Amino acid sequence: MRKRHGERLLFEIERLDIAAASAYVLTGVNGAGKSTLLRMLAGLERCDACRIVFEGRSMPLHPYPAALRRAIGFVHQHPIMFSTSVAHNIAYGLLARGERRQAVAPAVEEAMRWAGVAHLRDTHPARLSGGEKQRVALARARVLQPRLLLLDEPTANLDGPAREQVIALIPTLLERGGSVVMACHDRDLIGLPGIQRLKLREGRLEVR
Ligand SMILES: Nc1ncnc2c1ncn2[C@@H]1O[C@H](COP(=O)(O)OP(=O)(O)OP(=O)(O)O)[C@@H](O)[C@H]1O
Repeated sequence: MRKRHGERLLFEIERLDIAAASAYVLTGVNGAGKSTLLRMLAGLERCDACRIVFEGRSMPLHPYPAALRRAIGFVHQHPIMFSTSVAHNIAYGLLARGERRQAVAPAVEEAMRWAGVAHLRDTHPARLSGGEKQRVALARARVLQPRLLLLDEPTANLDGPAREQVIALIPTLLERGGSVVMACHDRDLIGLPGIQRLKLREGRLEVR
């Protein structure tokens, strides 16, 4: 994967292996390209030279393959929500995918319970705290059962119990066999047991 901004080479990564049911943290100084790398994997930013092998099939990252759109989820640092309710925001992706309403309702219930936001089901997203919003965003991504979930600084701007609640959810994201890659600076996330470390440094990816 290579990314340039004009003359500036942001990074050139020869190889990155992401295994099933595995968690990774992606660290690096401000501006190293962590968000850019996640956004490229999610198809939100164009890659200059990228190939991906997904379930044994080699494919380009641009144009972004439909198989990856279904398999990869992305949670923004500042999640944007529809001005409806928490429950509708979580249901939306499943409904857009054409899932039957009878199947969507229990999946949304389960996701809300998992994230500890069931009591907020009818709340307008504008009324959520930062921590609640991040947990709703995680539930909204998890309900789609992605093979790979990309999290961009999931605890940025959170502190106290709100931050701890989000950190506690992260290991449970792996329970269904999917994988997680998180860009972060949070030492408690970086120190989670079993997590593998990736570091962007001077345009190269170090696997630790
Ligand atoms: N459109 C653009 N044109 C030029 N440079 C850009 C553009 N978009 C991003 N950059 C630069 O690319 C670099 C990587 O940004 P990115 O947000 O990926 O870094 P990061 O490692 O996630 O940083 P942080 O830890 O601060 O979130 C930054 O120096 C940024 O200014």
